[in-house]
Amino acid sequence: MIMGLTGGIASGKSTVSAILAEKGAKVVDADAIAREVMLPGHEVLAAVVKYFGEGILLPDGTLNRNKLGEIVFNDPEALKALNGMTHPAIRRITRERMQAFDREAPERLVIADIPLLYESGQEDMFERILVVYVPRDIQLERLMKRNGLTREQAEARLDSQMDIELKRAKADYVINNSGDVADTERQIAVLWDRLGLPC
Ligand SMILES: CC(C)(COP(=O)(O)OP(=O)(O)OC[C@H]1O[C@@H](n2cnc3c(N)ncnc32)[C@H](O)[C@@H]1O)[C@@H](O)C(=O)NCCC(=O)NCCS
Ligand SMILES: Nc1ncnc2c1ncn2[C@@H]1O[C@H](COP(=O)(O)OP(=O)(O)OP(=O)(O)O)[C@@H](O)[C@H]1O
Repeated sequence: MIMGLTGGIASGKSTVSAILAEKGAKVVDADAIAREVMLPGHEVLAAVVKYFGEGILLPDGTLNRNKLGEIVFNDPEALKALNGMTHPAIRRITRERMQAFDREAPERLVIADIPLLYESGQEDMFERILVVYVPRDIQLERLMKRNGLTREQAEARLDSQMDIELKRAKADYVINNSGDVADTERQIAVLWDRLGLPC
């Protein structure tokens, strides 16, 4: 069984994916793939550097993620250009890996953890979609704490994504991650049983 997993930035997608992996799910992480295609030598990074200039690279030739983030999360046109250069490769690799996992073991749950699943129009790729939800204020607090961002920087990132309330409304299943992790684990256990997955 393949299931799309999404949410908002810092809503807890990685936290929930890790708990599902502990229970036996195979997880394809689109954020990790996005990092792979932005490594030195990859044609995607070359295209991004051609567009944004060498100034987005660190002296060792790797991507200055904070610098590119500051540019694109404050400039919708720049973000659109970055997405156009990165999303086709991320989507292709994500699809290849999740279909390979599903072929290997169709009885297992395959999770495609895709932060921009709805924004990038990938919902038709999944029969079932799980949204990891937290209210915006908790999302902001956790993002600021984890990334050391100001409120303005955190809000700019949130505002570049679909409203998490809309994602919750569109979901087939919702994990409310606004409590402690133990509460999230309990909700995942209930969902795992509801899906009839092997313990
Ligand atoms: C802009 C970049 C360099 C910022 O890097 P940084 O290390 O600060 O963030 P990281 O990559 O860990 O992403 C953290 C979160 O930011 C959000 N985010 C990332 N890219 C985008 C985007 N294009 N639009 C909206 N939100 C985004 C997601 O919620 C993601 O989980 C990086 O996010 C990037 O290359 N983004 C473009 C590729 C992409 O769209 N990735 C999302 C995969 S679905
Ligand atoms: N239930 C929780 N209670 C408290 N803190 C949490 C909880 N779940 C996640 N966190 C923390 O909130 C932050 C965001 O969680 P996580 O990285 O799992 O979100 P994410 O959706 O994967 O983020 P991103 O969109 O950046 O990939 C992390 O610092 C994590 O440790």
